[in-house]
Amino acid sequence: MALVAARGTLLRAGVRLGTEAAACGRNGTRRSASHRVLVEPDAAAGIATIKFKNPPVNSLTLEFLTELIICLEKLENDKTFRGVILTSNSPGIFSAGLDLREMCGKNPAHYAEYWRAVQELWLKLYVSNMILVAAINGASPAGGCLMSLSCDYRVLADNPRYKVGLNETLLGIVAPFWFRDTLVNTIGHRASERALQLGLLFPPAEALQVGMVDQVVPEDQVHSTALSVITQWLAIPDHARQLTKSMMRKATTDNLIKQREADIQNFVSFISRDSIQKSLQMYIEKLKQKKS
Ligand SMILES: CCCCCCCC/C=C\C/C=C/C(=O)SCCNC(=O)CCNC(=O)[C@H](O)C(C)(C)COP(=O)(O)OP(=O)(O)OC[C@H]1O[C@@H](n2cnc3c(N)ncnc32)[C@H](O)[C@@H]1OP(=O)(O)O
Repeated sequence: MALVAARGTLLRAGVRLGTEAAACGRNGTRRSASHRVLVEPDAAAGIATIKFKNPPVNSLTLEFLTELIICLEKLENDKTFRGVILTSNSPGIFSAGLDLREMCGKNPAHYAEYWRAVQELWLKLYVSNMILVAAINGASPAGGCLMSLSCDYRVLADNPRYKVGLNETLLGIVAPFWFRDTLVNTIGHRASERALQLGLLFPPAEALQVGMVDQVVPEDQVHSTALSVITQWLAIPDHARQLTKSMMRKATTDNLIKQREADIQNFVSFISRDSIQKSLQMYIEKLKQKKS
């Protein structure tokens, strides 16, 4: 069902399914037919590396979200792969989070389609049967941070510019309840309350201290560390690990699933407000001015 909806979006976006599907092939060579998601499969190891490639900042546009969702679904259904590393093809930026332009100046139907895709990506990541490790090789605010929080383990490159956190309040918007729940499940209630209200973006040492990430390593060791973590996790029998993961996380995803349509309606009416549109436009303007 979700795959069908996502494919509908891709077709509307003009992406050819035949070539996109090839991006998740498993014969050990890099397939890059998908525009925005590179997959490097290592079938012998049972591991695939997904590299985000949506310049300039890997923001989660509808097309990028859709390609990611389809890619994850294909890997999930291919029993060859038991572990996935998520990383950026452009070191320096892991992901700038939700694409601000998808949430600005569009119509309610677009906002609804966009939000459904954001929900879908989170659902795919949070209760994936695969072992997911985020190799965070760049800045990762808001939706970018959510992707890594949805993994099983996070390795962050030790660079003070690579901040992670849910900074929504700084944009004048509110992290939805399932972003909050994902954070609370990771760092606990009190730390989340402070981080969410203040929109904190944590540099590596603080991110490690508060538990937003599991390890901070030199930049050139992020991928190798992620690989060695995944190798350790692969030693655990899948059925036992998967049932345990489900036991820990399913209540959180069920909570969204049971009110998914209401959550979409909330998002559409919230994001359509004039005051919210103005805040987002001002934020985009601020990003532009930072450059000049
Ligand atoms: C009552 C309850 C109701 C509930 C309703 C729920 C509503 C909640 C809604 C949404 C949740 C939102 C989640 C999000 O993820 S919002 C996005 C948050 N992201 C950010 O704040 C990141 C902003 N970007 C940056 O900080 C920086 O760009 C950077 C650190 C990622 C990279 O810095 P740098 O390398 O210096 O690049 P530039 O800043 O120069 O940017 C280049 C280029 O990219 C554009 N850009 C940056 N971020 C985004 C983005 N998120 N979306 C779209 N475009 C982005 C930037 O504007 C520049 O563009 P250009 O000027 O045209 O070149």
